[in-house]
Amino acid sequence: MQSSTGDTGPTRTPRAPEPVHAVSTRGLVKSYPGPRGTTTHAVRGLDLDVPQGETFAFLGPNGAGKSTTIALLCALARPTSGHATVAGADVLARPHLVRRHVGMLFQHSTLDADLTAEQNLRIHARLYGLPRRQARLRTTEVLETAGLTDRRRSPVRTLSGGMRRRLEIARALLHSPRVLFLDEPTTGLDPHARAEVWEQLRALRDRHGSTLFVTTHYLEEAENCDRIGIIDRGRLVAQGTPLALKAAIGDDRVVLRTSDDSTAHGVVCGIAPQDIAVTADAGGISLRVPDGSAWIPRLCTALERAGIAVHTASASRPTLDDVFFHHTGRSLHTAGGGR
Ligand SMILES: Nc1ncnc2c1ncn2[C@@H]1O[C@H](COP(=O)(O)OP(=O)(O)OP(=O)(O)O)[C@@H](O)[C@H]1O
Repeated sequence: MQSSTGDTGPTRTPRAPEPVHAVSTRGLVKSYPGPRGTTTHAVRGLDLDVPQGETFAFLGPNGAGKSTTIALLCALARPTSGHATVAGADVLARPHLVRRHVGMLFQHSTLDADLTAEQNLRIHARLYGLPRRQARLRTTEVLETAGLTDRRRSPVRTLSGGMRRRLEIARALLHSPRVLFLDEPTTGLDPHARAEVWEQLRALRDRHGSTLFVTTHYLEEAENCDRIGIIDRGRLVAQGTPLALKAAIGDDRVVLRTSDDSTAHGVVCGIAPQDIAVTADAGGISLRVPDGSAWIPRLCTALERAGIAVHTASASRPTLDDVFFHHTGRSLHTAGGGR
Protein backbone atom coordinates (compact mmCIF):
# COMPACT_ATOMS: atom_id res chain seq x y z
CA MET A 1 0.00 0.00 0.00
CA GLN A 2 1.27 3.43 -0.88
CA SER A 3 1.55 6.09 1.71
CA SER A 4 -1.68 8.05 1.51
CA THR A 5 -0.05 11.21 2.73
CA GLY A 6 -1.01 14.26 0.77
CA ASP A 7 2.04 15.95 2.26
CA THR A 8 4.18 15.92 -0.83
CA GLY A 9 6.07 19.11 -0.10
CA PRO A 10 9.82 19.45 -0.38
CA THR A 11 10.38 18.61 3.29
CA ARG A 12 9.32 14.97 2.91
CA THR A 13 11.91 12.32 2.25
CA PRO A 14 10.81 9.37 0.08
CA ARG A 15 9.50 6.47 2.15
CA ALA A 16 9.29 2.74 1.74
CA PRO A 17 5.75 1.47 1.11
CA GLU A 18 3.63 1.46 4.27
CA PRO A 19 2.76 -1.93 5.78
CA VAL A 20 -0.95 -2.79 5.77
CA HIS A 21 -1.08 -2.76 9.55
CA ALA A 22 0.28 0.22 11.39
CA VAL A 23 0.12 -1.82 14.59
CA SER A 24 0.02 -5.59 14.91
CA THR A 25 0.42 -7.60 18.11
CA ARG A 26 0.25 -11.30 18.90
CA GLY A 27 0.15 -12.68 22.42
CA LEU A 28 1.67 -9.48 23.81
CA VAL A 29 2.33 -9.76 27.55
CA LYS A 30 3.78 -7.33 30.09
CA SER A 31 4.15 -8.27 33.73
CA TYR A 32 5.67 -6.19 36.51
CA PRO A 33 6.95 -7.36 39.88
CA GLY A 34 4.18 -6.41 42.31
CA PRO A 35 4.21 -5.84 46.07
CA ARG A 36 5.36 -8.65 48.41
CA GLY A 37 6.65 -10.95 45.68
CA THR A 38 3.44 -10.83 43.62
CA THR A 39 3.26 -10.19 39.87
CA THR A 40 1.12 -7.53 38.22
CA HIS A 41 -0.10 -8.68 34.83
CA ALA A 42 -0.59 -5.33 33.11
CA VAL A 43 -1.11 -6.76 29.59
CA ARG A 44 -2.16 -10.40 29.18
CA GLY A 45 -1.85 -11.75 25.66
CA LEU A 46 -2.97 -8.91 23.41
CA ASP A 47 -3.85 -9.72 19.77
CA LEU A 48 -4.54 -6.49 17.95
CA ASP A 49 -4.38 -5.20 14.36
CA VAL A 50 -4.75 -1.53 13.53
CA PRO A 51 -4.81 -0.87 9.77
CA GLN A 52 -2.80 1.97 8.29
CA GLY A 53 -4.71 5.26 8.29
CA GLU A 54 -7.19 4.22 10.97
CA THR A 55 -8.16 6.28 14.00
CA PHE A 56 -8.30 3.67 16.75
CA ALA A 57 -9.72 4.42 20.20
CA PHE A 58 -8.30 2.29 23.00
CA LEU A 59 -10.68 2.31 25.95
CA GLY A 60 -10.56 0.73 29.37
CA PRO A 61 -11.06 1.41 33.06
CA ASN A 62 -8.19 2.84 35.13
CA GLY A 63 -5.37 0.33 35.44
CA ALA A 64 -6.65 -1.78 32.52
CA GLY A 65 -3.29 -1.69 30.72
CA LYS A 66 -3.71 1.11 28.16
CA SER A 67 -0.58 3.13 29.01
CA THR A 68 1.48 -0.04 29.32
CA THR A 69 0.34 -1.15 25.86
CA ILE A 70 1.33 2.23 24.43
CA ALA A 71 4.73 2.03 26.14
CA LEU A 72 5.28 -1.43 24.56
CA LEU A 73 4.18 -0.24 21.13
CA CYS A 74 6.46 2.79 21.30
CA ALA A 75 9.39 0.55 22.36
CA LEU A 76 9.69 2.38 25.68
CA ALA A 77 9.16 -0.88 27.60
CA ARG A 78 10.10 -4.46 26.67
CA PRO A 79 7.33 -7.06 26.42
CA THR A 80 7.58 -9.98 28.84
CA SER A 81 6.52 -12.20 25.91
CA GLY A 82 4.70 -12.03 22.60
CA HIS A 83 5.27 -9.98 19.45
CA ALA A 84 4.43 -6.53 18.20
CA THR A 85 5.24 -4.62 15.06
CA VAL A 86 4.64 -0.92 14.58
CA ALA A 87 4.87 0.56 11.08
CA GLY A 88 6.34 -2.81 10.07
CA ALA A 89 9.19 -2.71 12.60
CA ASP A 90 9.48 -5.28 15.39
CA VAL A 91 9.46 -3.61 18.84
CA LEU A 92 11.97 -6.11 20.27
CA ALA A 93 14.29 -6.54 17.30
CA ARG A 94 14.27 -2.92 16.05
CA PRO A 95 13.28 -0.62 18.92
CA HIS A 96 15.22 2.35 17.47
CA LEU A 97 13.36 2.10 14.19
CA VAL A 98 10.03 1.86 16.02
CA ARG A 99 10.85 5.01 17.99
CA ARG A 100 11.64 6.81 14.73
CA HIS A 101 8.32 5.79 13.21
CA VAL A 102 6.10 6.78 16.13
CA GLY A 103 4.99 10.08 17.58
CA MET A 104 3.94 10.13 21.22
CA LEU A 105 1.76 12.33 23.33
CA PHE A 106 1.88 11.46 27.02
CA GLN A 107 -0.79 12.06 29.65
CA HIS A 108 1.36 14.67 31.36
CA SER A 109 2.93 17.59 29.57
CA THR A 110 6.61 17.31 28.78
CA LEU A 111 6.98 20.81 27.34
CA ASP A 112 9.48 23.23 28.85
CA ALA A 113 7.24 26.05 30.09
CA ASP A 114 10.04 28.64 30.07
CA LEU A 115 10.95 28.10 26.42
CA THR A 116 8.94 29.39 23.47
CA ALA A 117 6.77 27.15 21.34
CA GLU A 118 9.40 27.23 18.60
CA GLN A 119 12.28 26.46 20.97
CA ASN A 120 10.45 23.40 22.28
CA LEU A 121 10.07 22.17 18.72
CA ARG A 122 13.70 22.88 17.92
CA ILE A 123 14.91 20.71 20.82
CA HIS A 124 12.75 17.85 19.59
CA ALA A 125 14.07 18.27 16.03
CA ARG A 126 17.62 18.07 17.35
CA LEU A 127 16.82 14.94 19.39
CA TYR A 128 15.54 13.28 16.24
CA GLY A 129 18.52 14.44 14.21
CA LEU A 130 16.52 16.45 11.67
CA PRO A 131 18.78 18.48 9.33
CA ARG A 132 18.52 22.20 10.14
CA ARG A 133 16.66 23.22 6.98
CA GLN A 134 14.17 20.39 7.29
CA ALA A 135 13.66 21.20 10.96
CA ARG A 136 12.86 24.81 10.07
CA LEU A 137 10.36 23.84 7.37
CA ARG A 138 8.68 21.16 9.47
CA THR A 139 8.42 23.58 12.40
CA THR A 140 6.58 26.06 10.19
CA GLU A 141 4.29 23.31 8.87
CA VAL A 142 3.36 21.75 12.20
CA LEU A 143 2.82 25.11 13.88
CA GLU A 144 0.46 26.04 11.07
CA THR A 145 -1.51 22.77 11.37
CA ALA A 146 -1.77 23.39 15.09
CA GLY A 147 -3.05 26.95 14.49
CA LEU A 148 -0.13 28.32 16.51
CA THR A 149 1.88 30.23 13.89
CA ASP A 150 1.21 33.56 15.58
CA ARG A 151 2.26 32.14 18.98
CA ARG A 152 5.54 30.62 17.84
CA ARG A 153 7.61 33.08 19.89
CA SER A 154 5.40 32.93 23.00
CA PRO A 155 6.80 31.20 26.09
CA VAL A 156 4.82 28.02 26.68
CA ARG A 157 3.73 29.21 30.13
CA THR A 158 1.69 31.99 28.44
CA LEU A 159 -0.28 29.50 26.28
CA SER A 160 -3.70 28.12 27.24
CA GLY A 161 -4.09 24.44 28.13
CA GLY A 162 -5.58 23.72 24.71
CA MET A 163 -2.74 25.51 22.90
CA ARG A 164 -0.16 23.52 24.88
CA ARG A 165 -1.80 20.25 23.90
CA ARG A 166 -1.88 21.30 20.25
CA LEU A 167 1.78 22.28 20.51
CA GLU A 168 2.60 18.86 21.98
CA ILE A 169 0.81 17.19 19.10
CA ALA A 170 2.72 19.45 16.68
CA ARG A 171 5.98 18.41 18.37
CA ALA A 172 5.05 14.72 18.14
CA LEU A 173 4.56 15.21 14.39
CA LEU A 174 7.79 17.05 13.71
CA HIS A 175 9.75 13.98 12.57
CA SER A 176 6.80 12.86 10.34
CA PRO A 177 5.92 9.69 12.29
CA ARG A 178 3.87 6.97 10.64
CA VAL A 179 1.81 6.24 13.74
CA LEU A 180 0.79 8.75 16.39
CA PHE A 181 0.06 7.47 19.91
CA LEU A 182 -1.98 9.81 22.08
CA ASP A 183 -2.58 8.91 25.73
CA GLU A 184 -5.63 10.91 26.83
CA PRO A 185 -4.91 13.91 24.61
CA THR A 186 -7.87 15.93 25.85
CA THR A 187 -8.07 15.09 29.56
CA GLY A 188 -8.39 18.25 31.63
CA LEU A 189 -9.33 20.48 28.68
CA ASP A 190 -12.58 22.42 28.40
CA PRO A 191 -15.03 21.36 25.63
CA HIS A 192 -13.89 24.12 23.27
CA ALA A 193 -10.20 23.20 23.60
CA ARG A 194 -11.07 19.51 23.22
CA ALA A 195 -12.92 20.26 19.98
CA GLU A 196 -9.87 22.17 18.68
CA VAL A 197 -7.53 19.29 19.48
CA TRP A 198 -9.82 16.91 17.58
CA GLU A 199 -10.00 19.31 14.67
CA GLN A 200 -6.19 19.15 14.49
CA LEU A 201 -6.26 15.33 14.68
CA ARG A 202 -8.99 15.01 12.05
CA ALA A 203 -7.03 17.27 9.70
CA LEU A 204 -4.03 14.96 10.11
CA ARG A 205 -6.10 11.92 9.30
CA ASP A 206 -7.88 13.49 6.35
CA ARG A 207 -4.93 15.30 4.77
CA HIS A 208 -2.09 12.91 5.53
CA GLY A 209 -3.77 9.56 6.17
CA SER A 210 -2.05 9.39 9.58
CA THR A 211 -2.73 6.43 11.85
CA LEU A 212 -3.92 7.60 15.26
CA PHE A 213 -3.97 5.34 18.34
CA VAL A 214 -5.83 7.23 21.05
CA THR A 215 -6.88 6.54 24.61
CA THR A 216 -9.72 8.60 25.96
CA HIS A 217 -12.30 8.65 28.72
CA TYR A 218 -14.73 10.66 26.60
CA LEU A 219 -17.39 8.59 24.85
CA GLU A 220 -18.18 11.18 22.23
CA GLU A 221 -14.52 11.16 21.16
CA ALA A 222 -14.47 7.37 20.88
CA GLU A 223 -17.74 7.54 18.95
CA ASN A 224 -15.99 9.50 16.18
CA CYS A 225 -13.12 7.03 15.79
CA ASP A 226 -13.05 4.41 13.02
CA ARG A 227 -12.73 1.52 15.46
CA ILE A 228 -12.64 0.93 19.17
CA GLY A 229 -10.81 -1.66 21.27
CA ILE A 230 -11.82 -2.20 24.89
CA ILE A 231 -9.21 -3.53 27.29
CA ASP A 232 -10.04 -4.76 30.78
CA ARG A 233 -7.56 -6.25 33.26
CA GLY A 234 -4.96 -6.53 30.51
CA ARG A 235 -7.18 -8.38 28.03
CA LEU A 236 -8.85 -7.12 24.88
CA VAL A 237 -12.53 -7.80 25.61
CA ALA A 238 -14.11 -6.22 22.50
CA GLN A 239 -13.16 -4.51 19.27
CA GLY A 240 -15.04 -3.17 16.27
CA THR A 241 -16.57 -0.05 14.79
CA PRO A 242 -18.72 2.00 17.21
CA LEU A 243 -21.77 0.99 15.19
CA ALA A 244 -20.95 -2.73 15.22
CA LEU A 245 -20.16 -2.75 18.93
CA LYS A 246 -23.48 -1.09 19.73
CA ALA A 247 -25.37 -3.39 17.35
CA ALA A 248 -23.79 -6.41 19.07
CA ILE A 249 -25.41 -5.37 22.36
CA GLY A 250 -28.64 -5.61 20.41
CA ASP A 251 -31.49 -4.69 22.64
CA ASP A 252 -32.98 -1.25 23.20
CA ARG A 253 -33.49 0.17 26.66
CA VAL A 254 -37.11 1.02 27.49
CA VAL A 255 -37.70 3.32 30.47
CA LEU A 256 -41.11 4.13 31.94
CA ARG A 257 -42.08 6.56 34.67
CA THR A 258 -45.50 5.96 36.14
CA SER A 259 -47.83 7.09 38.91
CA ASP A 260 -46.97 3.94 40.90
CA ASP A 261 -43.67 2.33 39.91
CA SER A 262 -43.77 -0.55 42.37
CA THR A 263 -47.17 -1.82 41.15
CA ALA A 264 -46.16 -1.04 37.56
CA HIS A 265 -43.05 -3.21 38.02
CA GLY A 266 -45.26 -6.26 38.62
CA VAL A 267 -47.42 -5.47 35.60
CA VAL A 268 -44.39 -5.06 33.30
CA CYS A 269 -42.82 -8.29 34.63
CA GLY A 270 -46.09 -10.05 33.78
CA ILE A 271 -45.95 -9.18 30.10
CA ALA A 272 -42.19 -8.99 29.41
CA PRO A 273 -40.54 -12.24 28.19
CA GLN A 274 -39.40 -14.35 31.17
CA ASP A 275 -35.68 -14.12 30.44
CA ILE A 276 -35.69 -10.31 30.44
CA ALA A 277 -34.76 -8.49 33.64
CA VAL A 278 -37.07 -5.64 34.62
CA THR A 279 -35.61 -3.20 37.14
CA ALA A 280 -37.32 -0.48 39.16
CA ASP A 281 -35.26 2.27 40.75
CA ALA A 282 -35.23 6.04 41.15
CA GLY A 283 -34.88 6.39 37.37
CA GLY A 284 -38.17 4.49 36.76
CA ILE A 285 -38.81 1.04 35.37
CA SER A 286 -36.38 -0.19 32.76
CA LEU A 287 -35.91 -3.26 30.63
CA ARG A 288 -33.86 -4.25 27.60
CA VAL A 289 -35.84 -5.61 24.67
CA PRO A 290 -35.34 -5.92 20.93
CA ASP A 291 -37.31 -3.23 19.04
CA GLY A 292 -38.05 -1.16 22.13
CA SER A 293 -40.35 1.36 20.46
CA ALA A 294 -42.75 -1.44 19.47
CA TRP A 295 -43.00 -2.42 23.14
CA ILE A 296 -44.04 1.01 24.40
CA PRO A 297 -47.73 0.93 23.25
CA ARG A 298 -48.14 -2.62 24.62
CA LEU A 299 -46.70 -1.68 28.00
CA CYS A 300 -48.71 1.56 28.20
CA THR A 301 -51.99 -0.23 27.39
CA ALA A 302 -51.34 -2.89 30.07
CA LEU A 303 -50.45 -0.27 32.68
CA GLU A 304 -53.46 1.90 31.92
CA ARG A 305 -55.71 -1.17 32.20
CA ALA A 306 -54.21 -1.71 35.66
CA GLY A 307 -55.16 1.87 36.57
CA ILE A 308 -51.58 3.17 36.48
CA ALA A 309 -50.84 6.44 34.67
CA VAL A 310 -47.71 6.48 32.45
CA HIS A 311 -45.94 9.84 32.77
CA THR A 312 -43.09 9.21 30.33
CA ALA A 313 -41.99 6.32 28.15
CA SER A 314 -38.83 6.17 26.06
CA ALA A 315 -36.88 3.65 24.01
CA SER A 316 -33.22 4.20 23.19
CA ARG A 317 -30.63 2.35 21.15
CA PRO A 318 -27.58 1.04 23.03
CA THR A 319 -24.91 3.68 23.62
CA LEU A 320 -21.15 3.22 23.76
CA ASP A 321 -21.43 3.45 27.52
CA ASP A 322 -23.79 0.44 27.40
CA VAL A 323 -21.14 -1.33 25.32
CA PHE A 324 -18.42 -0.42 27.82
CA PHE A 325 -20.62 -1.52 30.74
CA HIS A 326 -21.49 -4.77 28.99
CA HIS A 327 -17.82 -5.70 28.57
CA THR A 328 -16.26 -4.30 31.75
CA GLY A 329 -19.13 -4.16 34.26
CA ARG A 330 -18.44 -0.45 34.72
CA SER A 331 -19.60 2.80 33.18
CA LEU A 332 -16.97 4.74 31.26
CA HIS A 333 -18.15 7.89 33.09
CA THR A 334 -17.10 6.39 36.42
CA ALA A 335 -14.31 4.10 35.17
CA GLY A 336 -12.22 7.14 34.27
CA GLY A 337 -11.69 7.90 37.92
CA GLY A 338 -13.45 11.21 37.56
CA ARG A 339 -10.60 12.79 35.61
N1 LIG B 1 6.18 0.44 36.06
C1 LIG B 1 5.24 -0.29 36.66
N2 LIG B 1 5.55 -1.10 37.70
C2 LIG B 1 4.63 -1.87 38.32
N3 LIG B 1 3.31 -1.90 37.95
C3 LIG B 1 2.94 -1.11 36.93
C4 LIG B 1 3.87 -0.27 36.23
N4 LIG B 1 3.19 0.40 35.25
C5 LIG B 1 1.90 0.00 35.33
N5 LIG B 1 1.75 -0.91 36.33
C6 LIG B 1 0.51 -1.60 36.71
O1 LIG B 1 -0.01 -2.20 35.54
C7 LIG B 1 -1.42 -2.09 35.50
C8 LIG B 1 -1.83 -1.37 34.20
O2 LIG B 1 -1.44 -0.02 34.32
P1 LIG B 1 -1.60 1.03 33.11
O3 LIG B 1 -1.02 2.33 33.57
O4 LIG B 1 -1.09 0.44 31.87
O5 LIG B 1 -3.20 1.15 33.01
P2 LIG B 1 -4.07 2.25 32.25
O6 LIG B 1 -5.18 1.50 31.61
O7 LIG B 1 -3.22 3.10 31.38
O8 LIG B 1 -4.64 3.11 33.45
P3 LIG B 1 -4.99 4.69 33.51
O9 LIG B 1 -6.27 4.87 32.74
O10 LIG B 1 -5.16 4.91 34.96
O11 LIG B 1 -3.83 5.44 32.92
C9 LIG B 1 -1.84 -1.36 36.75
O12 LIG B 1 -2.18 -2.34 37.72
C10 LIG B 1 -0.59 -0.63 37.15
O13 LIG B 1 -0.55 -0.41 38.55
